[in-house]
Amino acid sequence: MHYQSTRGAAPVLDFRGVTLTGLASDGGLYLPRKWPRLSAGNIADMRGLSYVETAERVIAPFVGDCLSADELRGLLRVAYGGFGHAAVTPLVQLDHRQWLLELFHGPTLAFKDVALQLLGGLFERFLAGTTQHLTIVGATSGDTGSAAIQAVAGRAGMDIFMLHPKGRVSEVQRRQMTTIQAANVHNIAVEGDFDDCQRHVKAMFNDAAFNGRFTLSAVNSINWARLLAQIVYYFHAAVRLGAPDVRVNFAVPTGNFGDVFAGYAAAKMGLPLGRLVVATNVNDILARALASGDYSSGRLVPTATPSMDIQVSSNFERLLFDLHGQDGAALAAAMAGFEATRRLTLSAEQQAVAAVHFTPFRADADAMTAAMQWAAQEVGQVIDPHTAVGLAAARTLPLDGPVVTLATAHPAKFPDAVERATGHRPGLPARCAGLFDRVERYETVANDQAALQAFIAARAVAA
Ligand SMILES: Cc1ncc(COP(=O)(O)O)c(C=O)c1O
Ligand SMILES: N[C@@H](CCOP(=O)(O)O)C(=O)O
Repeated sequence: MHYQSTRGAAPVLDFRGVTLTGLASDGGLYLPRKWPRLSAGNIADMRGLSYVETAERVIAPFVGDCLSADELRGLLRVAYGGFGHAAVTPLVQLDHRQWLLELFHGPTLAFKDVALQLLGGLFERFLAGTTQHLTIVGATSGDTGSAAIQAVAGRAGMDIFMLHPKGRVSEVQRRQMTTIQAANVHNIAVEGDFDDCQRHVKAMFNDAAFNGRFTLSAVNSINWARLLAQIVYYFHAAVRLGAPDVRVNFAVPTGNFGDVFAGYAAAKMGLPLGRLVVATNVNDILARALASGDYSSGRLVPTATPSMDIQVSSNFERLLFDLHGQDGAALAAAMAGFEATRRLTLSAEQQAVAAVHFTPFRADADAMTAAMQWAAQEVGQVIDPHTAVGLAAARTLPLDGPVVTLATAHPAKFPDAVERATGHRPGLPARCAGLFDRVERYETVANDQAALQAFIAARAVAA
């Protein structure tokens, strides 16, 4: 299996290479050169499989000869063995046509654990027997940071530098990052917003001198392995609801377009799906792009769904690659235009191609609150505000067939917003006990590329 950059000019890599690399050297994102396909028979054969067994079948075609079947199975068992629910990602029925797919049973209570628990193991496996030392740089609006830190804390051969926007993550999210005392964890509170953090991280990858001094690696969804792990739960949930004979719709709370791109990847692998609903909050660049072709980023508005307060969505480039006929040079020119003007227009033809799979939806604060209230009052489910953005779409849009809303975070990660909407203050599960008693450790750094790079360079291990 080989991976190519969306901008066409970076070296082609195998699975090991693509896992250890962040952004491609031409500024693009890696994608499989050829998508593996599963037949309807292969998908029907997944009925009754456990999560780990499903993951083996979905992931194996992507790893080539970089891992043996036994190694992959071992990594998957370790990654999901610590989840707080035996089903790993249980489906909860809400009414005759709606389900929640609970993705928050991992150690940090968000869907990011599903991918990052595996990625931590992959890093360790691919570094074993080498002298390489990874300098992982990441940007987070709260959930990626906590899940990534949890996944790599204390592992040999790697340091993690995680940038979060100061004062813009929930207290639970911040403490999940800053109370980890492992020496290889470096938390940086940036005096800016998430888009600033993400821009700085991408600039570090694009700075050849800086990148050359360290072995930079990524835990954000620019890393292909992140998305690969997320494809699994689309298969697992759809099969439980009747796929390949039934077309299941998925409503996906969206920010960086990673989670919903994993659903699109499942469709490219042959999973018959209904609609993939791209549900955004009022920071709605993605909903606008898909509804009217207007991919232009405006001013970021802080909301009760801070993890989705994003204006420049990394993984949209992976879809744009297909919308540009997989022409890397054409996409590189389009992205250069976007980076200069913060504006890109999709043609009518490109919009039509995207519309084959995606339905856009924008939920404002009232719609999000109404969804949380409906879930609490009508079906006795307390949900987090991000999940509520997805559920608002699931309840509003005319969708044929079963609808699964991805429950991307545990409500206890955002207790204030949940309490405001429902009057109920969710408590943390027992496995998170003590979070509020531990000492926090982080440094505040200016919203400045040079200052951030100097901070990291002073602490990172040279290549
Ligand atoms: C709780 C939660 N829901 C939804 C999202 C959006 O997911 P994505 O960025 O993959 O679109 C995020 C952040 O990524 C998140 O943390
Ligand atoms: N919402 C995210 C933002 C980063 O997204 P990623 O999926 O690219 O890592 C977060 O929680 O940090």
